[in-house]
Amino acid sequence: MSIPKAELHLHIEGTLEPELAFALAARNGVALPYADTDELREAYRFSDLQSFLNLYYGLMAVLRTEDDFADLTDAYLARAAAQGVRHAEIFFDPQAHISRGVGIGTVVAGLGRALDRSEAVHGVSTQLIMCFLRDESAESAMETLEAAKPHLGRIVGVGLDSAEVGHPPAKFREVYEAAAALGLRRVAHAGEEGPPAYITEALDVLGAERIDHGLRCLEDPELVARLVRDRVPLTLCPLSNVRLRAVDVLAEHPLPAMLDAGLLCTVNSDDPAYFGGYAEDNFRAVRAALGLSPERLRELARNSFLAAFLEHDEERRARYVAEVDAYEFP
Ligand code: HPA
Ligand SMILES: [Zn+2]
Repeated sequence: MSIPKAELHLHIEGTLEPELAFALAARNGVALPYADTDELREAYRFSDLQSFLNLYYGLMAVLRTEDDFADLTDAYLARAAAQGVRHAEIFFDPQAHISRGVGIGTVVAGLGRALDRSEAVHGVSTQLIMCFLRDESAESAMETLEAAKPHLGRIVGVGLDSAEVGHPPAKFREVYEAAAALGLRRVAHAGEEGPPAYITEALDVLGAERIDHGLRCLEDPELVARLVRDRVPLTLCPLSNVRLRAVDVLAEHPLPAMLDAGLLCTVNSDDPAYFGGYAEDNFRAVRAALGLSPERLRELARNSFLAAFLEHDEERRARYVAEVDAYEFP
């Protein structure tokens, strides 16, 4: 049995496994530029974030109907549950679908169908966070928020993802203000490839409550002190960082230094179909490569529930934390 944990940094489109991609391609009559799943897997050699994003957006061509999004999400939840995930806050990229003629209503209805039965079927509670693509315009982000308005009953917050460098958080000041006014929670990718100043800007200008990745905060001691003082959660993704070359090898990942500095770190899978592992795979990999003690792993699992957007159900949070504290490592 795996330690109970929350997954707070997970792009649902990044859970599209090659087998499902080919099945959906056949179902929808979409031609893929790969002969088979082996050839597709061969393409999973990334040199940086952009080289991954090119494939990630390309493969989304197979996601067309409500059923496709429901099947994708069901498959993720089954895998997550098997890896000890008790609560998942799931990102999706509406613009990447709207631009292909798939409306946000179709996407949210499909995702929602799987999420509605998740607790009963998989024992996983869920929330949905819509991300803006930062390499698209601020106007496009605002239009996307507008398009999401009929669906806000299903969406707990907004995030910011895609190509980071050259697209600082401040570009999205207005749309984050509008999201806050609608009562949405705010998170943002920052400091994955971009500089620590982007993390500071995400906090100051966007009002981000969690920082996705945040890896490069260590380059700015004042920022680290602030993140520690304000208990700002960081949603780290160790296997992603290796695959996208943010760190050379897992043994050199700064997670132990970040924990030692007192940062509120969590461990997540980001795009598990592409990066070689789901939530517990990431926990096991950092345990093996970085020699983290069981108590450090317990701290990471506990942090994941402390950082979750569970303010509406503190009883549930307390129950999850109690499960972490009671967990016995094999
Ligand atoms: O790791 C990521 N970084 C930025 N954008 C993304 N979109 C999917 N995964 C990622
Ligand atoms: Zn991400």
